[in-house]
Amino acid sequence: MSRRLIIRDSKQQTSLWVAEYIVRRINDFRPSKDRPFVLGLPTGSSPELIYANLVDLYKKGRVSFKHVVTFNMDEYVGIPTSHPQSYHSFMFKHLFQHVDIPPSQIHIPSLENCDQYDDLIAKYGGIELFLCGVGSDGHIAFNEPASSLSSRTRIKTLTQDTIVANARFFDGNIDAVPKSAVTVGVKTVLDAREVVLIADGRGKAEAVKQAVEGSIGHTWTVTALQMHPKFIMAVDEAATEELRVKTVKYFKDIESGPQARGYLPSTEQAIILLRKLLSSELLTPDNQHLTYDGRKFIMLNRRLIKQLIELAQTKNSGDEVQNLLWTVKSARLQIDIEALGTAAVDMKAANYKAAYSSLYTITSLLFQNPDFNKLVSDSLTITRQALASGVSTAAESIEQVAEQIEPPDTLIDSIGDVPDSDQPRADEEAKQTLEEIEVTIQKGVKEAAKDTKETMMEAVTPERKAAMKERVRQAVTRLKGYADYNTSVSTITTLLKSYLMAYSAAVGEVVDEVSGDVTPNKALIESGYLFWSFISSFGEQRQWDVLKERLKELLEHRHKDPEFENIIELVADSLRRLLTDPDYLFEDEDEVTKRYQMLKEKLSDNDGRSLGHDVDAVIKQLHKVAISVYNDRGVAQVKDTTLSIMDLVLTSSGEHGFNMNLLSDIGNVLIPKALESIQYIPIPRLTLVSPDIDLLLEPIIFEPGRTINSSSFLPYRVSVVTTNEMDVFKGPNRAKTHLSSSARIKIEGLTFKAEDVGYIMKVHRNWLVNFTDSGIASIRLDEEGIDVHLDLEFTRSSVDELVILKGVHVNLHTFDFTLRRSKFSFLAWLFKPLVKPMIRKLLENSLREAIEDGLRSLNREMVYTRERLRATRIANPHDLTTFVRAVLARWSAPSELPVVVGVDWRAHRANGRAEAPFDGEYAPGSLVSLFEAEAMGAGERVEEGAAGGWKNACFAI
Ligand SMILES: N[C@@H]1[C@@H](O)[C@H](O)[C@@H](COP(=O)(O)O)O[C@@H]1O
Repeated sequence: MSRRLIIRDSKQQTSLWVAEYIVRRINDFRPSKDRPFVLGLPTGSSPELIYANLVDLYKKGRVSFKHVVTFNMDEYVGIPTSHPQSYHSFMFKHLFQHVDIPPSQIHIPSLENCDQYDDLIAKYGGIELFLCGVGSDGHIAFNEPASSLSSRTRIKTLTQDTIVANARFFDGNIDAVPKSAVTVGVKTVLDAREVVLIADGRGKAEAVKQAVEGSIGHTWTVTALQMHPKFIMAVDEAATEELRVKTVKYFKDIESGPQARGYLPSTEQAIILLRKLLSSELLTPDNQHLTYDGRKFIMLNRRLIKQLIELAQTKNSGDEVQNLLWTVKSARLQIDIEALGTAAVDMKAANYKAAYSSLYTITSLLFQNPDFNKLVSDSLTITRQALASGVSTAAESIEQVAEQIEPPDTLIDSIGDVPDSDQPRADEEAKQTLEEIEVTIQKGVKEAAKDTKETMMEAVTPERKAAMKERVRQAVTRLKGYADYNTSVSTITTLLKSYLMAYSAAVGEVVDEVSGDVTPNKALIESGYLFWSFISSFGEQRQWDVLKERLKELLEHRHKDPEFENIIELVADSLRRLLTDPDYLFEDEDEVTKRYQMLKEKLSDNDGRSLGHDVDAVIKQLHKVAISVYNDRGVAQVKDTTLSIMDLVLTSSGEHGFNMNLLSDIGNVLIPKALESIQYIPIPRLTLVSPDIDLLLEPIIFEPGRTINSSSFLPYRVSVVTTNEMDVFKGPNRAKTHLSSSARIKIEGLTFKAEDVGYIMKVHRNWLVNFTDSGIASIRLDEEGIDVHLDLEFTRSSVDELVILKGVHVNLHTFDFTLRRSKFSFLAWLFKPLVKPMIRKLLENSLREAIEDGLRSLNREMVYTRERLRATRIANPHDLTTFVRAVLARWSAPSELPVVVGVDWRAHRANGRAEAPFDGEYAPGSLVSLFEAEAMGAGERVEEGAAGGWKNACFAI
């Protein structure tokens, strides 16, 4: 479901957009003789340019009308079809005679077919897309003001306004304009599966305003389209002149990119945001209120931001990363359908959600769980080593892994340079190089095992083997506690298999060659492309070129080596078994060795190069690429600055392990400054419910009101008094002590105002007053604002509460509002004194409850963090990263991607009354109803995985 308002600068641009849209819809529909695309069409000056564009697109071969069936919306009565101003003539002149539509598929209403017109449409399965114009009085087709909204095709007498308007087509002769017409009804249009309405010019501005912001009614028949689930209005700038600035801005925002819930800023948007941050007061370079460390901190942060901007500009100017993430996401969804369903163990309920959540689990395991991290990297090293032909048993691999975890420098150094790819290599040379690599690997293994290949098995000391086994076992046992562990392992196996398959397709030139048989997953190949183009902008180009060569060599095996797929299966399978059954590598040693050995023998091909060699060459080269990336100037700068910041932050000037100067700067200067810079808090929908009065406000934008120091929301005074008490009781055997700390916080002068808030108010106090009102309000507090007094107690003994709220008191000094569009405006003198105390009480109560609720969730978060720290046994108050990680762990991805449409707090406390008193109701000017429609549309786009779907206007300033 979606409603869109497309705004373009000129009629030309709007018309082109609409024509392109229709062409896309026809082509996506893939019409056939038996399943034609049914198109509803208008006449008038508005669609002329659209038809010209359609003809143009047809001539360019972009669209065919062979399987399109058309139904026109209206026709004059009383002039012959051959009349130059008949809609017949119009349609042939502007469209039909230029395109390949068979005449039998064209329908135009007439006195003859009028009664059967709707049935005829139904016979074709209904109209797929109805293109509509609109009269300046808001009529659609000839459904003049006061037409029934449930009307169908019929004869209508034209209003004088329409006759006058249409006289321009009859040489200005009003008498020549027919007085009646056959027209489809409003319901006929509403029945179409999609409606696209076009309007241009100042003359249509009022009609557009009614269509978008007005309420549904028969006076402006166009408003009926608000009920349509799929309704697009395409207008030019001039036609928006009567719309509220807010509305125009809103629609422009959501249409400014292929909007969807991908939620990534484009590089351009990110840079703008970073620049804005740079120029914000918070980061003023010479803030004299700060300590020396504080200024240094600001300076370093400024430097970091500038470096990030530069990095984004040089490495990601084409949004490569965002596109990559997006395609990978689509790729995952496809894996779910195409591979996961068949490959995954125990995935009976395989669907989007399962795939998403298990991928989420993997990511969180990978990011948050050191065991898993280590395990995966160990197992990858193991399988990798098992593939290298210099090593033939899993046990040897383990031995090497033990070394690889802390690789001796000599091993890396001894690998030597891989020859430059530019020079054509003679076979002999190639062989020699490969032999060298083999020798090197062997040397490494030998060094590790300190013996020859034959004695290597013996060199794997039982202690080492046992230690390794224990480590893997422990990790797996711990991880098995995770509910999703098995699913995650299946997913990771499938992913790995698919990635390995597509891995070889990462090199641009060969994609086409292999895309047919490597994998059915297009998005995955696309990710390969994108990944390559992004990643290769880092580091040394030369290393990337060599890597490309190596990948090509590896790829050759696809064609020469029938075992290519088997080996990938084997790798993936080993990984899965390793992750689920740590004994696999040890107890099945013989079997594993046999399998690898067999494959190894099969793998050698004619020129003596084995797949194992090539896999290893790729991996070695990747390592070099990684080093060159790490040393990339841009990356190195960012890295250095980050390290300097960390150094500064963690300078232990005290025993706290944290820079205390900085801590006091943050508390005294930076946080207040940040708060001061908040000038608006927008809340799309706020519902306040009490026994006396229910209030719906939407959208409400709080801004600083009249304040004591006329600056921000900041209260003018905050006082905190803490008390520590110690009681000592003398017991029969020993003395007992009880410690308690508490705080009394007084916040005074919290103040705000809010202008132009749409509201619905339901007063149900008692038999005396009982009414509903809606309109637009402005709300103000005086400069004394709101006082909040809190009594808190801190405890260490309670299991589920760390902060106990002993008491809360909220006092709203003076509060005032003005109403517009209210039924009761004229009774303001009576109305205000009646309602004001009720609203005041409502606000005070709501605020108090919000504080109670806030504290409750704060407690929950703190307890959770504490437990998490305890459970992981990594709690260390001096270790900032651990703490941050534990806190971040709570920011789990919601199972449903949410679009926040409102803050409906308190609704459930409505004293046993209806759960949500404003369900399905919207205040005047509500953006929430638009958001909701938009959210559903965005959902569709996410499911479609449309290209560029990650873009989102919410990042635009
Ligand atoms: N019956 C037609 C309508 O279908 C059309 O939408 C309207 C606006 O025409 P124009 O696009 O020329 O402004 O005019 C006529 O009344």
